[in-house]
Amino acid sequence: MKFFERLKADAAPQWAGYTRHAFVKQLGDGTLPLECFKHYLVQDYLFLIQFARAYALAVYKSPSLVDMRRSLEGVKAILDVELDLHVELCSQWDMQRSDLENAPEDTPTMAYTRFVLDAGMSGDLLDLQAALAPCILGYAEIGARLKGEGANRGDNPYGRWIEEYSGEQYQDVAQGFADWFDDTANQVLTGHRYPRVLSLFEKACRLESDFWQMGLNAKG
Ligand SMILES: Cc1ncc(CN)c(N)n1
Repeated sequence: MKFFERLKADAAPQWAGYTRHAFVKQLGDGTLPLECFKHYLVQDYLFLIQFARAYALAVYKSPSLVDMRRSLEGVKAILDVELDLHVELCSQWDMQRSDLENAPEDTPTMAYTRFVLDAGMSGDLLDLQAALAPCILGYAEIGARLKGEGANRGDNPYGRWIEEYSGEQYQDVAQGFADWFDDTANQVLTGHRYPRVLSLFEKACRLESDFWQMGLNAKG
């Protein structure tokens, strides 16, 4: 069993709370109020900037050149691809890149991103990967599931978002991350360490749920 599958099974309630959140359901059926999506997307832009820093920290925490290159893939996927999706989606509401960059961070954005950065600062590469994993692997699972349910249909206002996360490029990056996470666990995981790694994974899932909830709470 892949290491990620083991964590997912042991953190089943937290994983379900994140990947089956009401925000995700409403994205899929197209009923999510636009103001909720907009607030989420602006915050997600700010979130991704901090996540790019977390992948850069993974470069620093990498014990080998191979790990450094794999960390760098994460930095590039955010800076060269994912942030551009947000700029593209926000441009339809006349929001420019600078508007996104200058928006104030909401509390759940700060809580989640600083948690991940701290997990990496105070731990090793495996700790950092455990805190990063729900982000990249959860969205891959959500995107694929929503597409499988036909939620990317033309009349869904959130179809473009679903296309992005179910698309080959994102799915490949996620698969690469899962393989890398597995390799690190095979190299350094001990039975003694597992509870701490699981706890980091569970906390990141809870912070993902709070992030969706922040979007829902934006409804006036
Ligand atoms: C909060 C959050 N979690 C995950 C992802 C997918 N990289 C994201 N864009 N935003």
